[in-house]
Amino acid sequence: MSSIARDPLGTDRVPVGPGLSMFDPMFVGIDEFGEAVFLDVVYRNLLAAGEPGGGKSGLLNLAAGTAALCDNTRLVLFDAKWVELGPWRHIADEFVGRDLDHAISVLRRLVTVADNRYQWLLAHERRKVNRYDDLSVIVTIIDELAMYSTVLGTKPQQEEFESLLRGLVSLGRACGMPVIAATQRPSWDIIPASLRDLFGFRAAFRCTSLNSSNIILGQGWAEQGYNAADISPTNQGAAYLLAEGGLPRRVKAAYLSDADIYAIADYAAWLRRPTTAAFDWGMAA
Ligand SMILES: Nc1ncnc2c1ncn2[C@@H]1O[C@H](COP(=O)(O)OP(=O)(O)OP(=O)(O)O)[C@@H](O)[C@H]1O
Repeated sequence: MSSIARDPLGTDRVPVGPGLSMFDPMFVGIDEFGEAVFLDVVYRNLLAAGEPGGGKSGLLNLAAGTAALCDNTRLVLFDAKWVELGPWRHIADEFVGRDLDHAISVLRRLVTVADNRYQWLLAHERRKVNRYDDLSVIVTIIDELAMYSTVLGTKPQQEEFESLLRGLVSLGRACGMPVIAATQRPSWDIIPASLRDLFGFRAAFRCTSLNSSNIILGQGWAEQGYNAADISPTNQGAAYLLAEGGLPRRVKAAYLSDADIYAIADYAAWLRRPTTAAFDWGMAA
């Protein structure tokens, strides 16, 4: 399976609207040849990292917007700054702000759901869920990982957060629970290799050093020319995108303005409104 998928329709059309599924490739932007770039994010996870202002939140909002418009897809959001993912809070199952206890309890619940899904898979003699299962995709999006793992709360709480996150990131891939996370601190204490390597997709936005770029993409890529420190500070939204097993690819993420984000969030809330169709059609009795 191609890890950075082409448009399944064979054109440059971007699928939107009702009927869209998280099992469809997610549009993220264009590559240096102007080709549309899509990610099969549901069976992998996505990590975005780079210096402040590089465009990570833009990518996270793109993912949130896609998830918001997808059928049978639920959102769980962590945003210690409130405003980055805040526009989606009304349609999220959970929105976690600057509260590490809340973050831990939500992660515990997610890991329990993942465990239950594996029991379900075992009982059905399967190894992963697919679009035809009647299971929702639960997309967890975390903006600024470092706030939860190094800034808020106490050391034991931070360690518990990290270990639960590691559990979710490793379990979620096969059971329809992808994690999309961002950090502006690409350092080993925030993204140890053992956690980083659980993310099948990694996007290195502009970094301040070759070392930071390698921490995101993997040791040795910068020396081979894939160095996010070479991205111009004025080229926000540009990143090296690595899919496991592939070569990093230079991309420019699509960008949603604040007005776009709020408009999509409103539309998604309308799509997700509780339906009274059964009553409208006189079928309730
Ligand atoms: N894909 C993009 N195309 C064009 N401009 C972009 C793009 N992404 C981001 N920008 C510009 O860069 C600014 C900062 O982007 P963003 O908030 O996503 O960065 P960030 O890396 O998340 O920063 P921080 O770590 O401080 O949250 C945006 O306000 C926007 O003006």
